[in-house]
Amino acid sequence: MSDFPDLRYFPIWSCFCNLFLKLTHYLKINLFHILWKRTFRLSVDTLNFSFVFCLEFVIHLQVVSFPVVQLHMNRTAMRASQKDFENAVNQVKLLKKDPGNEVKLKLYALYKQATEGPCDMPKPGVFDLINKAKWDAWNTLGTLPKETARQNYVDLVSSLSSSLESSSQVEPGTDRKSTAYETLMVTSEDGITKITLNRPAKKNAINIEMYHEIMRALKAASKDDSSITVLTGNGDYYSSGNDLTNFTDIPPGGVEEKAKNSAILLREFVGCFIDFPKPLIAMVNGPAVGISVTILGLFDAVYASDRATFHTPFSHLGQSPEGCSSYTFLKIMGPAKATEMLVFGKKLTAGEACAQGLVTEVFPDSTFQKEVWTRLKAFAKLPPNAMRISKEVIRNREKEKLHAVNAEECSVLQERWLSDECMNAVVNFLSRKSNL
Ligand SMILES: CCCCCCCCCC/C=C/CC(=O)SCCNC(=O)CCNC(=O)[C@H](O)C(C)(C)COP(=O)(O)OP(=O)(O)OC[C@H]1O[C@@H](n2cnc3c(N)ncnc32)[C@H](O)[C@@H]1OP(=O)(O)O
Repeated sequence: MSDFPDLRYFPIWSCFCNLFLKLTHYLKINLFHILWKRTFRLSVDTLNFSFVFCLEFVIHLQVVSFPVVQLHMNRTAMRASQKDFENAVNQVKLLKKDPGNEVKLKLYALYKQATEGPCDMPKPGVFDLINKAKWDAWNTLGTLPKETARQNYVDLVSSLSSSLESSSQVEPGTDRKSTAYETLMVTSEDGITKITLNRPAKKNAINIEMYHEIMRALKAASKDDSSITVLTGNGDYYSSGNDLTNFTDIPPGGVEEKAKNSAILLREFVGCFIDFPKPLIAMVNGPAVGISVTILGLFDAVYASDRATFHTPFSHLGQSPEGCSSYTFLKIMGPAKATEMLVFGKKLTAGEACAQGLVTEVFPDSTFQKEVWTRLKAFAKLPPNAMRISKEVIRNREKEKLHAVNAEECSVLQERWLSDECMNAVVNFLSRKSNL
């Protein structure tokens, strides 16, 4: 909505009013002279008047109008800063790289200060780690004015965007393939694209960045010239499943917004496995937990080391099955065995998983790599179009059903993530009270 009167035109109006007043004043006091004096005298008066008027006009412009122009400019700047703030809030949602918990807490605090003012929430309990950290961050801003918080937020996001952009830039001449992923190693040779989960220090837990990178790698693999794609883990674990610190990264919109966005992300993530067009093979090199197990039901073959275990502790975590496992596991192993895994959280050995049809074949850990790669290289020599079409025939019959199951599982989980059962389980893990 535009302001009325518009301050931008104030100096002009003001000068014209001034001119009008001066003119009438001049006419009034000089009426007698205008009527009776000679033309020469009149001209001098007119010159005098013109000079005085111009001087006053300039003084008026400088003294009276300048502060008004300044005022208007300040107001415009403040309006721009509100717009910048909204842009910055949107920019944060689009950040591809995780800026780290410290920065996220800072962003949270500045957002709250900018939108709600000083922290007036009751202090959360000591065990409510996540909310306490957020409360502390907000509270330390004290009585910082909203406008300053808004400006600090905008500055922080802009420094963040430029540092993250520059760190993700690839040096000219370097091999893009090796630098394009932060959480994965992706190689392609002999007709096989290998995607390796690469956070061994965190047991290959899948953080938000890794979800995105796996989707990106799968999309690239579906279009590259390889005939088959392999997923495996670096280090002693295949994957410990969802990175539980994903729960600590709460955006300014709160935990509900986080749960909603996570459900969208999870649906898209699982959707990539449902739709993957080439043979997709898992090389389960070690223990697998949570979502890294459930999506195995969407692979075309699963080879496991005898060190591998398969664990879906959803009830322990206050969660429910995903990855279409509520459908695929029942089909693969029947309801009794699927319930044991998905509801009671029974951990299977590689041998048990193979007996129940989730795993194609188990190998001694000492010969696992060699034996599996021999098989994979032989598969990669088969006619790629025939393999693709055969997969399509098998998968197409199920695709619609799988997408519907995926959507339902995600919407149930969206609610579960907000439950006390889930929150307590996550806090317990993060405060290291329990390992599964
Ligand atoms: C508000 C809604 C937000 C939702 C966002 C989610 C979006 C998508 C969700 C999809 C749903 C998926 C469901 C699941 O995957 S459930 C399974 C989750 N995983 C777990 O519960 C495993 C937890 N980890 C463990 O129990 C143990 O770490 C372990 C795997 C049994 C290994 O134990 P071990 O003693 O050998 O090793 P450490 O515990 O010392 O681990 C070494 C370091 O790795 C870190 N780690 C391991 N696993 C995870 C994990 N899942 N998340 C985060 N971090 C993990 C561990 O903390 C150690 O790190 P440190 O050295 O820095 O302490």
